[in-house]
Amino acid sequence: MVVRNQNESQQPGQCSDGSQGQDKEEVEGPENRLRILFIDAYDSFSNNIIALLSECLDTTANPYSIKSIKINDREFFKKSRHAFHEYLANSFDAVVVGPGPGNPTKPSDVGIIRYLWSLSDERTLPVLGICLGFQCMCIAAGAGIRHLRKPRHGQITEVVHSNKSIFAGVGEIKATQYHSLHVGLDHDIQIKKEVKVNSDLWEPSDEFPLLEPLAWDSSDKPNGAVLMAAKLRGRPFWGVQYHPESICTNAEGKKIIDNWLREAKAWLRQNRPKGKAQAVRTGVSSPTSWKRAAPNDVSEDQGHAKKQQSGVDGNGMPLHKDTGRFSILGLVDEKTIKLHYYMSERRVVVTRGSEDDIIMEHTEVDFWSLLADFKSRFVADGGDDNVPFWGGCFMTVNYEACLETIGVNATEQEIKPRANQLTQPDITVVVILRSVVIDHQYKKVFVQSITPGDQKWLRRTGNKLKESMEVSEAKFERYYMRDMTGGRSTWNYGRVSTEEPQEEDYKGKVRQCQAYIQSGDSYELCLTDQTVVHVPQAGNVVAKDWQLYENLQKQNPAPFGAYVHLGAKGTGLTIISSSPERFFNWSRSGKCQFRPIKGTMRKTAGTTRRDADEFFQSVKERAELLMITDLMRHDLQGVLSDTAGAGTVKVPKVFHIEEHQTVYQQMSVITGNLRGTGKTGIDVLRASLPPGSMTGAPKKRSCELLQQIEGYRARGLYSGILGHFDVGGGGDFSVVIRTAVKWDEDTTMEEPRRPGCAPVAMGKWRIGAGGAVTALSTPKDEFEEMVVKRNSVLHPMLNLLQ
Ligand SMILES: C=C(O[C@@H]1C=C(C(=O)O)C=C[C@H]1O)C(=O)O
Ligand SMILES: NC(=O)CC[C@H](N)C(=O)O
Repeated sequence: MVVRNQNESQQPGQCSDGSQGQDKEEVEGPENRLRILFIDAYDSFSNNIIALLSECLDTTANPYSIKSIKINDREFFKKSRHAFHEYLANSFDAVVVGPGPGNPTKPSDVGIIRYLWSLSDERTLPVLGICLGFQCMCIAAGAGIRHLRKPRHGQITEVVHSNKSIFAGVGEIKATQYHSLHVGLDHDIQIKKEVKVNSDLWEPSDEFPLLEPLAWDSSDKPNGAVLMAAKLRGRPFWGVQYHPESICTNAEGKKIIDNWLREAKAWLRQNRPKGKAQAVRTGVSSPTSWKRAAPNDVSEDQGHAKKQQSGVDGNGMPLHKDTGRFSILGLVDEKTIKLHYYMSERRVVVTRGSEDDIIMEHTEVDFWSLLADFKSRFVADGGDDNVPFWGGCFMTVNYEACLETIGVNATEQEIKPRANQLTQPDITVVVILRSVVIDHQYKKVFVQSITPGDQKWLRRTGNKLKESMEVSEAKFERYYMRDMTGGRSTWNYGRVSTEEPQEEDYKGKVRQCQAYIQSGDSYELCLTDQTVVHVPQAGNVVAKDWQLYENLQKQNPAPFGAYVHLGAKGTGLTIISSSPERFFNWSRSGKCQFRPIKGTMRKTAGTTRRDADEFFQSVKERAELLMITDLMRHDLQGVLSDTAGAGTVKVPKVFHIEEHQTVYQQMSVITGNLRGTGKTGIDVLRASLPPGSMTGAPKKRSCELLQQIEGYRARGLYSGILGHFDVGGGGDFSVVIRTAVKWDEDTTMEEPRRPGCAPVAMGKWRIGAGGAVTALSTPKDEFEEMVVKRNSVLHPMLNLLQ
């Protein structure tokens, strides 16, 4: 539920129609509030619509409230139309029906929306339908629903309109569309009869005299004329097919919200008897803290610090200044506390050191509440503000645990059992008391501990690091963690083999995705598959794995590189990652950002930045990113919309191109501010999983479809998130892509090739890869894109292994 309230104390201001304070008398609720119900069809743009409504309402004199309920709201879905009508009459003055996946003729896709159109005259109230909501309104008036020849997801076109009703005074509209279906009116312009005068466009068709067209889009020949907006005659119902709230719809396209509010209020003034019900309020609470400790910087080495640099150039400077400035090492030892969450039993196990040393265990817990509580007690201040991590927690969340947060849980029989599902946790949190942070830009090393009285370790580590640096006079160079590799630079890995996705199979899955997009069930689906590399586990496995990571960093440097080794019985896990994608980051002062990537261009010899600029001009690539950008705005709005942070959601960068070792990627930045909202970065994380760039839109339906298309195989850590949050209040998480993951318990014994020899322990590195499928994709290109991304990890591994 999302509620946005405005204080009654707000000063009267200018109304959207230019009149001073006149709206004051228009409002009907007992508190003189305009009470709006938003019906959410599980879309990934709903919160953007609510934010736009709030923005428009903020410029009027009236207090207001917006309440959001789902199409299958338990109160009404199973009960009756009558109960819903009662509820509307008692509690609301107007309704906005949102967009969503599926087909408006299918009861399960529209739920209670279908009750709306049969409101009695006395109870009727103004309605605005958007996309799916608009289609529902039109079929209630008898119109048909057709499939577009070419679906229009994330595409922006010019729309012609009547300049009347909710389009009065509106200029040239550039409208973002997200639909596969459209309304068939059998209007002359749709059945290719000549339309003699322009005004004929705005006359209802003979078949559907109640539906008055207000806007058309004829920009695409195969689709013909597509109805973009209409008004239901005799009722205060309006609707638009395009998405006024999208970041790429122009200001004129958004004006219809102001106009609808004006029309709705005018209608209420004339028709509505005084309302009776109370508006809804929400409260916000502030986090509390009890522990304070000061991190210590003991070693600052100007000019010669070195480490496993994550995406730095030959001079040790970050390749990606905005994101790749720091390397962070969290140290794990025999006292380290870890939290493991096992989704199947909702069990949290807290261990110290070895996994046998269980210090706490709970079942049936809500992991995220437990984490929020834990985090709120684990705070410190007084560290250097330029250092993003003072100590705190490292955390990984696998894709299945992300799905749990949005209620997508395939049944147990459907999920192909992961090896040792009960021993591999879905979420791992590691408490990091001692850490080393390297600032590549200013060439400083920070050795830190948040354990009081840890001076001895700080001194020893600082000295050891200084010693282990291979210093060349003026340069910032690499150094190796000698104790891990034992100084070896080549290893014999023995026999190595791979299992890879098959081209025809993958292309078939791309086609399945496109069938769902064609039917209106999804706008974009991020299809993925898995490659497994079998590697013998002999000798100093940790040192060998470290070297795989070093080599990956050398051959495919990335700003969110990560090496993780959590060695323990059952939960032994190694991750080598070269992710280019930040999921979510928040600073200690509350500034936060998403940085989704969508759109991939392979680099070949001679590819230039100019080629990339040209490539990313394409409608397909832009549409892919636009959808995810709008989705992430929605995710962030969802947390901030009932707080003072609501107006802070911005998109400072969109369609921005980033260069990486093997690919160019297109990305955007979505920012907000948590300060003063009572919300934390963890609240946003929980509300925004799984990362939209790994699911597609709308998120929930797309995830359900992907589980089925991908054969219910768990994605595991791939597609999940990995990162840290610190005791000072900040955090940073990447999307787990371009990453290989190995669980100790996934190791199997294989028969020796030569008789008489001992069986070989084979470990499995799993590398996920995929890409966004839209109506404009081709199966061949999608397969190639998946292979390019996969190879950015697989090739550096095989180069060393074979
Ligand atoms: C799915 C992957 O990447 C995701 C999909 C992208 C795309 O569709 O262009 C780009 C970056 C990631 O968000 C992957 O790397 O495996
Ligand atoms: N954005 C939407 O509401 C989409 C509506 C419908 N599922 C379609 O594809 O046409």
